[in-house]
Amino acid sequence: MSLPGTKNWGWGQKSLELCKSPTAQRWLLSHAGTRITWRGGESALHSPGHSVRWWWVWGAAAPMAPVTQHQIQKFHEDGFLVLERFFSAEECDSMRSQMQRIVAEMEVPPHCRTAFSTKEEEQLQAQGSSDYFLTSGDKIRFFFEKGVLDEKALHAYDPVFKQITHSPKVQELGRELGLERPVVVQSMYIFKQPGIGGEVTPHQDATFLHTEPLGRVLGFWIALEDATQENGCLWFIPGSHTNGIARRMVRAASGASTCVEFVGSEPAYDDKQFIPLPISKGGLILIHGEVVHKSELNSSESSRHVFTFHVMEAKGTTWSKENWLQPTPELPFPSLYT
Ligand SMILES: O=C(O)CCC(=O)C(=O)O
Ligand SMILES: [Fe+2]
Repeated sequence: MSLPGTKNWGWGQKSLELCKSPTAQRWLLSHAGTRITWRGGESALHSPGHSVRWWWVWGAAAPMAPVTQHQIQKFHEDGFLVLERFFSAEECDSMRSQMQRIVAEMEVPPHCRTAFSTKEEEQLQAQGSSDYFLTSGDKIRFFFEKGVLDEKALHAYDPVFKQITHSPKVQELGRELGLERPVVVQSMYIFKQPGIGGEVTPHQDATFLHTEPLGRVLGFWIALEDATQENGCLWFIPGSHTNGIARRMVRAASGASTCVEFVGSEPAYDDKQFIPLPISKGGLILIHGEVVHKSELNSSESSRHVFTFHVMEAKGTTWSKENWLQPTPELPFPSLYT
C-alpha cells in the first residue's frame, strides 16, 4: 500500500507500515496486503491530532470507522454526530445502483401513491388515510412526495441494504455507543430530487417512533451523494434532545376518519437556532431520537440521495403500541448485531 504520510515501522523481521488513509481519517497498519485498523481513543501511540488505541482487525475487510470517546461525548451533548467518510464511494454507489434496479422494476398501482411527509396536515391527509402506510413496516413500499420516493424495510429484504445496515462497522459503532440489544425498526431511501425534493419540516424522530423510556431511538443517516445547503442537507438544533418530545403521532381509534392523529404540537422554532450539517458522500450522521432537525427543499440541480435507518435499544425498552409502525410476525424488528 503506498499512501501519503506513510511511516515505516519495524516489527521483528517484518516491516510494517503505519499510514494515514487518504479516503478515511484513520490510521492503517499494513503488511503484505493485510492490514490492521487502528481505532481512535487513548494510547501510547500518538500522531498530531490523532491518538490511537490498541485495537485491530486482521484481513482486508473494509476499514472500520473511528469514533473517539470525545466524539461519543459530543453526540451526547449535541444530539447528533457527523462521521465523515464512514462508507466508501463504492458502498454508496452500490446502494444507488441497487435502488435504480428496484425502481426500474417497480410497479406502483394508483392506490399506493401515498405521499410521505412530516407536515401534520399532509400526514393526516395522505399517510393518515392510507392503510398502505400503516402496514409498511415489514414491506418494501414506495412513498411519493413531489418526486421524492422513500423505501421501507430495505434493511430486511434487500441484500445490498441489509448488508450495509448490518455491516461490521455499523455494528462496531453500535457497540461503541453502548447499545446492548439494538434492533432495526425502520429504513428509508430518500431521493430528494433536484428542484422538487421537498422540505422536511422540523421534527423529532421520537414523534413517530415513540418508546418508553425515551432516549432509545437512534437514526443512522448515510449520504450517498454530497449533501450541501443547496441540495437540502440536514439542519439541527444542538442540544435540543434534552427537553423531551413536543408531539406524538399515534394510531387513531378504529372508526376514526384518519388512521393516525397527533398529540401535542411542534413549537415554532427560530430558524436561527438551526445549524446546517453539509456532509460529503459516504458520510454518516447519527441522529438522537429527540433532537430537533429538518431539511430544506432541494433548490439545486443535484440530487441528494440518502439511505437512513432507525435503531432502538431494545434492552429495557417498550416500543409504543400506539406507533404507526409495528413489528409483525413476519418481520419482528431484526437485531442490528446479526
Ligand atoms: O433526509 C431528510 O431530509 C430527513 C431525514 C430525517 O429526518 C431522518 O432520517 O430522521
Ligand atoms: Fe428525522
